[in-house]
Amino acid sequence: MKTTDMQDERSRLAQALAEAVAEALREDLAQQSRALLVVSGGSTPVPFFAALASRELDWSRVDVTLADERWVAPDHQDSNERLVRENLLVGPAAAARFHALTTTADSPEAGVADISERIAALSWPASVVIFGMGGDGHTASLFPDSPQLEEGLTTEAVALAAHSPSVSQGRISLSRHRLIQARRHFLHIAGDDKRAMFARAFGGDDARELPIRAFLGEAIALYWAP
Ligand SMILES: O=C1O[C@H](COP(=O)(O)O)[C@@H](O)[C@H](O)[C@H]1O
Repeated sequence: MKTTDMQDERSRLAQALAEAVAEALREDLAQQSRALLVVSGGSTPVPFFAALASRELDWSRVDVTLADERWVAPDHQDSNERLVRENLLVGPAAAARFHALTTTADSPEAGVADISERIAALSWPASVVIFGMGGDGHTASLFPDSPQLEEGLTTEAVALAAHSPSVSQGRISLSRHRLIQARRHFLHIAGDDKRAMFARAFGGDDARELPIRAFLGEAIALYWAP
């Protein structure tokens, strides 16, 4: 497939996902005073953020947070918060309230209690969680090789500090328990490698091997493009 065709496909996918998410938020805002949107970081969501940011809805009643974050300053190039601020919280969506998964503490372990308190105070259950997935089957910051994976899959806490030998920075991840409570789940992935990984994950049930499996037992809408 030509690069331009691939970009077109990904852009169409981003528009379709943005419409579905905007509709879900409008639906919930018609029934409740605030709605919570949980997004993922990484490279895949950038066109989706741009597409969603321009949708008309009452963004002033929307809370936005992340499924996971790297323990870096909010202006660091690897910061998911920076990604969201630059690509989603612009245009009409700038009226939404963003809730960060970092503090000024030295480590995710030192910051996780404050973050959990901050995030627990939002209007749960979330209207929407949009998951991403890494090439190793990780989602949020629940990595297959993480010493904290078991905790992430089983704790009833809101969030946890997580590390993985495959990534350099410490992370904060929302727990499976918290993410699974959302009213709607979407999985947004792109590329043949991710499709193959999804097929492998779908064909088994051990979430310790491929953490994305911890969410495939629920209704989850798959948004994939080449
Ligand atoms: O590290 C992360 O990776 C995954 C997938 O990212 P992508 O660049 O392959 O789209 C993402 O879902 C997660 O939030 C992020 O922190």
